Amino acid sequence: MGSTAEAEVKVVPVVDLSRSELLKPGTESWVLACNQVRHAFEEFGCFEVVWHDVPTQLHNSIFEVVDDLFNLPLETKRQSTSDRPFHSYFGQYSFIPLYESLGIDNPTTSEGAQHFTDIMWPQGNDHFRETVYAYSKLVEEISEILTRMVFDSYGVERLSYESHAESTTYLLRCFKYRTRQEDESGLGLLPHTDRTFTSILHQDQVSGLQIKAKDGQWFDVGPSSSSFLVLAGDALMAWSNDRIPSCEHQVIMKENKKRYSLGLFAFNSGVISVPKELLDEQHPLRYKPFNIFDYLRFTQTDESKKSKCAIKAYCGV
Ligand SMILES: O=C(O)CCC(=O)C(=O)O
Ligand SMILES: [Fe+2]
Repeated sequence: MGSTAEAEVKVVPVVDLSRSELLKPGTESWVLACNQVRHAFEEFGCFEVVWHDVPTQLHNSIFEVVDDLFNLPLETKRQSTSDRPFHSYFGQYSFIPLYESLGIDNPTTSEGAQHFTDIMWPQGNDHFRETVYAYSKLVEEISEILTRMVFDSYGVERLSYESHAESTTYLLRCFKYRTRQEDESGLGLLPHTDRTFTSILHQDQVSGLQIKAKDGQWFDVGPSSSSFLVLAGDALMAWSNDRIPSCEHQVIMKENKKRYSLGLFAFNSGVISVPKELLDEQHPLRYKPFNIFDYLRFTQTDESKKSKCAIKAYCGV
């Protein structure tokens, strides 16, 4: 269980990519940024990235359309929107009563954005579809550049990055935490690591997200309209052969206000394996090659639930 005690005041590392248009692979500034990204991932499993162009209008309109989405009737939200595990509606759980979430599969493709919109609004909702698509494309760009930086910083060959990038697929999860009733606690979401390669979170105005540092202390990470929080998921931990820890986080609602947050989750339809550049005598192989969607299925089993670390139980050597 997560602690509701006062979280320590600490800050996650900040990587400023606000002039990323000047960052060309191979240049000095690129190498510097790669090192910052790698260091932040290795030390914290997460960091804040400042991005050059987050139009205020897009920031406002994405949270407006997310509000419209959660205001739909429960039976509409509960309709299945994807065949992939953990990609549809979650909510109405007695142990986390404030939490509700919906996943939009392939939101960075016009077909994906259209498919989800058609299920939620059979009569059509162009504004929702266009806003989700525009927002997801923006965050996809951040995700792609950061992933390339991670591959580059470990000296992993270009072909390997390219094949990883080609088989990357995204899920946009929208999170809502309702206000609590008098007898309810502020627990929003239990401590967990994401089953993703990376997750890029963007919170609306209400805080609640907490990250666990290496020393075991929880600390708050507040919302910001011009930056994003990047978390390493279990698949990145395995890919990096444990150099990058997956980031443990939870949600504790301190303000009694409705909270919205978004997460662009990066998955991969291919096989993920530790690159040869990360293996030597001091660093023997710790994970067998795996497919992330098979891993998601495994996390639903008793074997996974009983294990201390699901990814190690699934494909650890
Ligand atoms: O609410 C948030 O900001 C994060 C939610 C989250 O961590 C998750 O659903 O995996
Ligand atoms: Fe999460």
